[in-house]
Amino acid sequence: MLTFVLGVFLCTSIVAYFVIRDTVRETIENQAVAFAEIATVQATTARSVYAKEVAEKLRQDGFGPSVDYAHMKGYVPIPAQFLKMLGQASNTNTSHLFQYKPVSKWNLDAGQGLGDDFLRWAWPQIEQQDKANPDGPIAWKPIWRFEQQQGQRVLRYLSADAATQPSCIACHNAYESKPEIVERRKSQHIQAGKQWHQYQLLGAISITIPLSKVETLAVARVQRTSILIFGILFASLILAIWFSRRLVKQEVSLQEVERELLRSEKEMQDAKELLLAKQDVERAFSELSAYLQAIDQHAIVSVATPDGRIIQVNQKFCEVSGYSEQELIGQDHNIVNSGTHPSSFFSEMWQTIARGDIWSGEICNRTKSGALYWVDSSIVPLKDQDGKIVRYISIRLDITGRKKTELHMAHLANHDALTGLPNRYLLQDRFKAILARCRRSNMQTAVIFVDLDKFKPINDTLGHKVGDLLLIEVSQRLRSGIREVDTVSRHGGDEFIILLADIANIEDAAMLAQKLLHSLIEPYQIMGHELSISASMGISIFPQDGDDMEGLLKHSDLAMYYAKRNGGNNCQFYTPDMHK
Ligand SMILES: Nc1nc2c(ncn2[C@@H]2O[C@H](COP(=O)(O)OP(=O)(O)OP(=O)(O)O)[C@@H](O)[C@H]2O)c(=O)[nH]1
Repeated sequence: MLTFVLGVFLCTSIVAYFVIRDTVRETIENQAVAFAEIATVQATTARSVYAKEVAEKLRQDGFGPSVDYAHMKGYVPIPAQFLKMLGQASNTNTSHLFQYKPVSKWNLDAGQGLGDDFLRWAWPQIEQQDKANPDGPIAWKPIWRFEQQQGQRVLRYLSADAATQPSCIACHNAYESKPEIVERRKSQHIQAGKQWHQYQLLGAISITIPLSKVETLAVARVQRTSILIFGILFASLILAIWFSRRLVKQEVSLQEVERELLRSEKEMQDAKELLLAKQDVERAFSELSAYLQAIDQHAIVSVATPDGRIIQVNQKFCEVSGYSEQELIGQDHNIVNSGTHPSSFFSEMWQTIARGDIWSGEICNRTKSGALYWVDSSIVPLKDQDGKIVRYISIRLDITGRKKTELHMAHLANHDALTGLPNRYLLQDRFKAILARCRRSNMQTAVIFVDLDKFKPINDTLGHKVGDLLLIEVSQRLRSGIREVDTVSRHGGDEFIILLADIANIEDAAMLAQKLLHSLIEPYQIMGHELSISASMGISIFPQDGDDMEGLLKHSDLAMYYAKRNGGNNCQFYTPDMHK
């Protein structure tokens, strides 16, 4: 950049120098031309004054101008000679500042003819102007050029000298008519006998002004001035560059300060954000710690390997399960398996967590002492960066209390409040399950409708409470008289339904009914009373006596009615003719 600026400055300086130098030269040339014009006017004016004030005065006094004035007392040079003398004197007196002399192509003096190239070149151009107006004044234009003379530059200037004064014309014409002049001209092959008219070209004044000295002085001055100016400009430029560099440096340092400020501001902003983030993290960590503490206090937490081996348990796990931490670590969760859930339950759970999903559900576990407890579990698979499961985190809430309540509520909904036997709703479910199984396996099912005989009098005589206790006792005897897979439910009042699943033949049902009749008829000790009661039973068999619950109940009821009509304490199988 600096080199470029200096280069431009140098080129501009050189061009400026030559422009100034040429301008000065041109000015000098113009001045020289103007001076030549002035010198011409001065010379011709001096000649006119001389002709009028000197030559004419002497003529009036009886003397006058004469070419031979040197040998004639009282005579002076003619105006043309005066002009020539004036030129010669000027040349000497002005130390060759300029030279001028009258010239013409008719002049017989060798020094005043067309003696060099310039005069021979310029004279025809002056002569050409002479033809512009043969009878009147002519606006003469000088002819000039610059040329080299002996190694010096000079202005050559030629200005027309027209015939203005009649006395001059008369004198010149008379001079030309002289025989010796005619003779001289002929000998020199110059036109003789020329006669001049007013306004016509009489001769010319040649002026030579040397320029070299002035030009040398001017160029030297220009050089000095240029050097001074260029020095000042160069110094200014260097100063400007120095200042601009300093400014640039200052600007750069300002920019650096600005950048530094921005950086500091950003760092402060970052630090602020970091602080806020740290505060957020601390707050989140604090909240998380609180959550973890809360979870740890209230939840049963364990961590297991992908193959289900326990590697970490919390205190709550130990408290609820009854196992110590040492007993649990290294085991799998089968250690608390209660056997309540089918194997499909755990298969589904393992499938879910093995594919990376969270499994949630309620599990019934067993403590070390054998008690059941319910937990609401969520098992979260923990994955590494590659998505591979590395841990299972189990969080369980002990819901045994709620579960017991739910089970109790469910029990109440499905059991008779007085006897605890399944009620109609549960019987309905059992019916559906057993009938479906029997249909699949072509097995038979027996439905025994039981109605106590003469229960109302007990109620009426001993009170409702005794009646209730008797109903409870009857329920227990019926319950204890059947298999685990069979169902006895209270149908209402003193009526019971017994559902015998999968009987091999109807005799089995008959035998069981007889056994129950004998059981029921045994005396009861209730509130200090020994009571006796019997029952009437009707039996219907699936599938021959009915295809569904309604049909089977209806037909067993009808058969029971027949048993009751038969005196009670007996059992009747349903037969279609009972409808008659
Ligand atoms: N204590 C008590 N009595 C009930 C209950 N539910 C119904 N009963 C009574 O049981 C009796 C049943 O009536 P029935 O079966 O007609 O009377 P029964 O004397 O057994 O008549 P038979 O069956 O023809 O022998 C009614 O008196 C009901 O009030 C109950 O929950 N508790």
